[in-house]
Amino acid sequence: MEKTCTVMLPLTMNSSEKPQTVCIFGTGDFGRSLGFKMFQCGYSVVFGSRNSRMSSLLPSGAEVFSYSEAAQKSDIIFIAIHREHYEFLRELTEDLNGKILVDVSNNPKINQYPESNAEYLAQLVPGAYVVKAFNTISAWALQSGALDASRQVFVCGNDSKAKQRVMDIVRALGLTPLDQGSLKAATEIENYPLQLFPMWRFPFYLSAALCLFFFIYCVIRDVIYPYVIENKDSTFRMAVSIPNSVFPITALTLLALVYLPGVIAAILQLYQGTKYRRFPDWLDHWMLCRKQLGLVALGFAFLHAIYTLVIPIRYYVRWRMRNTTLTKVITKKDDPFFTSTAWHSDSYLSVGILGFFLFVLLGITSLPSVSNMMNWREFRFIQSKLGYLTLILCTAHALLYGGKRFLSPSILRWYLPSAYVLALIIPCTVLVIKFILIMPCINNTLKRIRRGWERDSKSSKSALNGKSDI
Ligand SMILES: Cc1cc2nc3c(=O)[nH]c(=O)nc-3n(C[C@H](O)[C@H](O)[C@H](O)COP(=O)(O)OP(=O)(O)OC[C@H]3O[C@@H](n4cnc5c(N)ncnc54)[C@H](O)[C@@H]3O)c2cc1C
Ligand SMILES: NC(=O)C1=CN([C@@H]2O[C@H](COP(=O)(O)OP(=O)(O)OC[C@H]3O[C@@H](n4cnc5c(N)ncnc54)[C@H](OP(=O)(O)O)[C@@H]3O)[C@@H](O)[C@H]2O)C=CC1
Ligand code: HEM
Ligand SMILES: [Fe+3]
Repeated sequence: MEKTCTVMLPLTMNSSEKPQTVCIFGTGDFGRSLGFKMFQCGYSVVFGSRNSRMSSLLPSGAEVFSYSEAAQKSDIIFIAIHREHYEFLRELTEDLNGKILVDVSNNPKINQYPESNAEYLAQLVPGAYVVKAFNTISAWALQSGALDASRQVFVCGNDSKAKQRVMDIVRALGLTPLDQGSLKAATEIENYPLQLFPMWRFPFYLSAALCLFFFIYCVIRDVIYPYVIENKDSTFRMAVSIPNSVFPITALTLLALVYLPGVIAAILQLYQGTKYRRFPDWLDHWMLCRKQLGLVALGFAFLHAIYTLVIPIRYYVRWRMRNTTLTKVITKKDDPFFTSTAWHSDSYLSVGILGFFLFVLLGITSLPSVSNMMNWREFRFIQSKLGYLTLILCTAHALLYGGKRFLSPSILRWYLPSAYVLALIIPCTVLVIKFILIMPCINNTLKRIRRGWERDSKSSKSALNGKSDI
């Protein structure tokens, strides 16, 4: 990263106070960016380098020394060097004794070494206080003000005073420190920037599996069946018709799966009679992925809306309309208007559009900039109450679309019902269970459990008995 020398005035330097001196080992990308930022925030910066000449790439007020000289200038040293080159620090153990060493390093791969880089540094320089920090902030974000990047800096270390000093610096740079505990947490902190969308993995694989299953199901029903039975080539359906079944079905199933863990959790709490027993791991994990599941579902709903827009301009649809009209003209048959059919068509479309609108609203409120403007109750109202309304509308849309044909045996092909019939199983199950759960007698027990009441514990009863009559 090229950075020409810019003369910057420290922002927080108080003329009466001597600026605190910090030392940075390494004049690479990260060392330079950190140096610029610290200098700007009022620190006096010295660099340790293999080449102790001043360079125009460094902040103009900084000084450059050899590693051992630089170490003596400050009691806090940022090690902006890759782990593979740490070995030379062993020779500096005397200079580094009693100093705070901040390990900012990352590795190219997860769990690349048996111990974390910070623990390795602590082994190399046993007399120093090692603190892990800054590894999740990129050199670029440090320099560009981190407005569009994360401001969180995870910090861990065994010495609480050393950790506190580093956290103060983090704050002074306009970033947010998050104390993660002892140096044992360093492995997790180092793995963090290497993870590829961890919360999105489950929703991604699940939606891919659902799409594949329903695609094959629809191909069997809509392409292979007509070919075998009538020798009709319907392969063109794989371009628009089938995706326009698969995508909304996936969207509806994923939406139902966002609300299913909540009802499972409620059933577990009712069954166990307490909220203090841990949920199984799979349920915890599922609950944590709900936002991502919901947003993937929204993506599929968008695809459905776009595919629906092109229905009238499809060649097959225009051909069918022309053909029907011609047949009516030739056979001189009238085409009566059925109000019930118009109602059916308009109602399922209208319910779909309203469902889509609320779906988008859920998506908008999950943007941090929007959710930060809401209090907890407003957020829960939209995500939970309006979320269920979205599920009701989308389920009603698919049910109304099926209409009278819904469970008629004539739609079975090789005993297989239409795909949307299968797609309705999970949403309807969730809605029925939720309906049972909100019955006053069950809901009241659930509310008490969530306030801390336990069915089997006398102590908790007496604790709550102060104001209730359990
Ligand atoms: C497009 C879209 C975007 C989404 N964005 C987000 C998002 O940004 N953030 C997000 O979190 N979710 C998001 N979701 C997921 C979903 O809307 C929320 O998780 C929603 O709150 C789930 O509602 P719920 O009623 O099922 O669950 P909750 O209200 O969370 O309740 C679930 C279960 O948690 C337990 N519980 C609830 N309250 C308590 C309590 N006080 N004490 C003990 N246990 C309790 C109960 O067992 C309950 O049954 C999104 C969904 C969609 C479709
Ligand atoms: N770049 C980034 O965005 C981020 C980097 N980090 C971490 O910061 C550390 C530095 O990264 P970065 O600045 O990008 O890397 P660079 O390769 O740009 O810089 C590393 C610096 O280490 C010094 N060094 C000391 N000994 C050696 C040696 N034997 N061989 C080579 N270099 C040596 C060099 O400084 P000199 O020539 O002055 O001796 C060199 O400039 C790494 O641990 C990295 O994981 C963490 C978060 C983000
Ligand atoms: C802009 C809003 C929407 C419109 C205009 C719309 C329109 C339609 C239309 C025209 C069909 C029939 C498709 C066909 O004939 O093949 C359909 C089917 C369907 N829609 Fe929607 N829809 C909307 C939103 C949604 C949403 C938000 C969901 C659920 C998440 C959804 C779920 C379904 C399902 C499951 C089917 C049945 C698919 C099949 O098996 O063919 N729709 N919709
Ligand atoms: Fe996950």
